[in-house]
Amino acid sequence: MGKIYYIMGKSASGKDSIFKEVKKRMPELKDIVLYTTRPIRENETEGVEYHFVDEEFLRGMQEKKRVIELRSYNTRCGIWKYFTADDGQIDPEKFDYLTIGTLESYAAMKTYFGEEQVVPLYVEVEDGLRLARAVERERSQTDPKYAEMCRRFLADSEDFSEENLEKAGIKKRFENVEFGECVDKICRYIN
Ligand SMILES: Nc1ncnc2c1ncn2[C@@H]1O[C@H](COP(=O)(O)OP(=O)(O)OP(=O)(O)O)[C@@H](O)[C@H]1O
Repeated sequence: MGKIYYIMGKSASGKDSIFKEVKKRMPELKDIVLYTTRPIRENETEGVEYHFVDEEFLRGMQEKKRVIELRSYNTRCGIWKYFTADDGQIDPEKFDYLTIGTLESYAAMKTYFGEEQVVPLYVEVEDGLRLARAVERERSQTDPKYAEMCRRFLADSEDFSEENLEKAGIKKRFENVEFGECVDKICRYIN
């Protein structure tokens, strides 16, 4: 039986970097490509970053009860939805998967696939260090969005409160101070 390894953590805790490095070391782990109703960006490819779909497609999937979890974001460009769908790409009986999500989507995945099939990989970084990394990352952008960065930093302390972590059943934590060490620990845990 396979597992769905589910990376979670606050903003700038290193989820994306860890995801890429673990995938490099364990290429047998499959991706779960999410769906989004946001328009495709120039440097993106359909089916790689996301499946880019419209509201009608989403409604169809909802009618067929294929939507496992959905998040809506009220952006300046309208409401964008991101969702995981049971479209046949996920077969945890046969394969192992690695993906990134939120505490809410993790809970929904557990409800859908069963608690024993979804394994949480919670990544943690001390707040001061994490904020410094977030600022550094933002500063390297051509158009840094510091206000948005601060909003996410504050929202995260509520979203990932100790109470919510406990409710979600997160016990094990992977500290991401030294990157290679953290990835080593995660790979050993998966194996
Ligand atoms: N162990 C580490 N040491 C130093 N820098 C790190 C480490 N891990 C990640 N970083 C850096 O911290 C920044 C945040 O990492 P990353 O983008 O992977 O986080 P994330 O959790 O995916 O963030 P978000 O949820 O905000 O997209 C990046 O610039 C990354 O290069």
